[in-house]
Amino acid sequence: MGIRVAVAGASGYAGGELLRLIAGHPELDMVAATAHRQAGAPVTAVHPQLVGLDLVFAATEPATLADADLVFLALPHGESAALAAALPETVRVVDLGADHRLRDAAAWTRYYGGEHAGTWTYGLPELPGQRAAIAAATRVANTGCYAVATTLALAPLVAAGAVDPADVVVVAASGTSGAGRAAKTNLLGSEVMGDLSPYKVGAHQHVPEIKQATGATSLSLTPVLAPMPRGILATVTAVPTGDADPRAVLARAYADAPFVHVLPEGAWPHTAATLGSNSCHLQAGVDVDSGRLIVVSAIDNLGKGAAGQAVQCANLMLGLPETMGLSVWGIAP
Ligand SMILES: NC(=O)C1=CN([C@@H]2O[C@H](COP(=O)(O)OP(=O)(O)OC[C@H]3O[C@@H](n4cnc5c(N)ncnc54)[C@H](OP(=O)(O)O)[C@@H]3O)[C@@H](O)[C@H]2O)C=CC1
Ligand SMILES: CC(=O)N[C@@H](CCC(=O)OP(=O)(O)O)C(=O)O
Repeated sequence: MGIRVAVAGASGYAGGELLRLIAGHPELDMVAATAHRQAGAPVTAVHPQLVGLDLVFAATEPATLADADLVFLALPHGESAALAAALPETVRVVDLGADHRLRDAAAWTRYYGGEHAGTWTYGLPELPGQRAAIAAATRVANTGCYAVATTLALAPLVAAGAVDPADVVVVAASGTSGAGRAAKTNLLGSEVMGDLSPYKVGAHQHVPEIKQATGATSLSLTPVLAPMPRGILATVTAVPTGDADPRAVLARAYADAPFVHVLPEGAWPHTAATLGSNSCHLQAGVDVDSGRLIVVSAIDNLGKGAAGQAVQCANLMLGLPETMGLSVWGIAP
């Protein structure tokens, strides 16, 4: 028997991707997969891609999860805190939701509503010092999907003093799985196919998370829903403060990061190249007219944006190689 793990919210999109990664992980053994409305259903009835995984969704109860060494929570916002508090301190927890990401309680209430549950170690290993912090933590708050794509593009430039932190603009397109399995109203194929539409304009919940993670002080984020199941392409622009080469700054920052790839000069990220992987692809340049620095970032929102990132954090928390059970390479076409 390897390390015992459980997934709460396993019937959702992020939960399904976690089950897939755990099933292929050499050291992790699944001891429970829980659901809400789907409790009692076979896993393969909800996730047919997991053919052969002979498990039935249990109800989401602390007693079902408490027996694991590590629990992944892939629940709607506001549902993680009470469940995590009911688990023994000895059980490590990675929360894929937003409940424990922000230090600013007022910002949490403004964007998510309700009372802030507290702040856990932020689950982005590529930030300076964060790999060691995650390895030492028993509770880790996994990143938001737009937040990880944007933060990986921006944080080294702010840290190097290469851009003005008070003038950052992000436009980011996401595949529909980013909204979760429960989202139906505007995601029916007939309405999404052949369409690009902005949403949460001027008030996206990942803005305070990105500011906290990067040190940006003013940031505009416009999300766009794209007619594809997976992937995020974030275009980040900022005003340079000097003549630092943005690509060189990023290449230095991620020289030892196994999942963050600064592409060869002239190659720009494609979401399709990251699908099924835990990778983030980056490229940087300068806008010849405005002089703004441009960084483009691509991830799989269910990979580096959610389940892959959660497994990377779990590997660190469990003392396993950071890359274990995760792919650097995407599937294509
Ligand atoms: N999708 C993505 O790309 C990303 C998602 N996340 C975060 O991960 C979490 C899960 O997201 P996602 O998988 O997309 O969402 P889904 O809507 O696809 O899945 C939600 C899961 O939570 C369960 N659930 C629903 N309501 C409750 C409840 N009241 N109590 C307990 N369980 C409940 C559902 O069970 P059932 O279906 O059986 O009712 C399902 O298993 C969210 O916090 C999300 O913000 C973070 C980054 C990216
Ligand atoms: C397409 C789409 O709707 N995407 C979601 C992303 C949700 C996500 O990343 O999760 P967290 O809220 O846990 O951070 C959104 O924009 O709200």
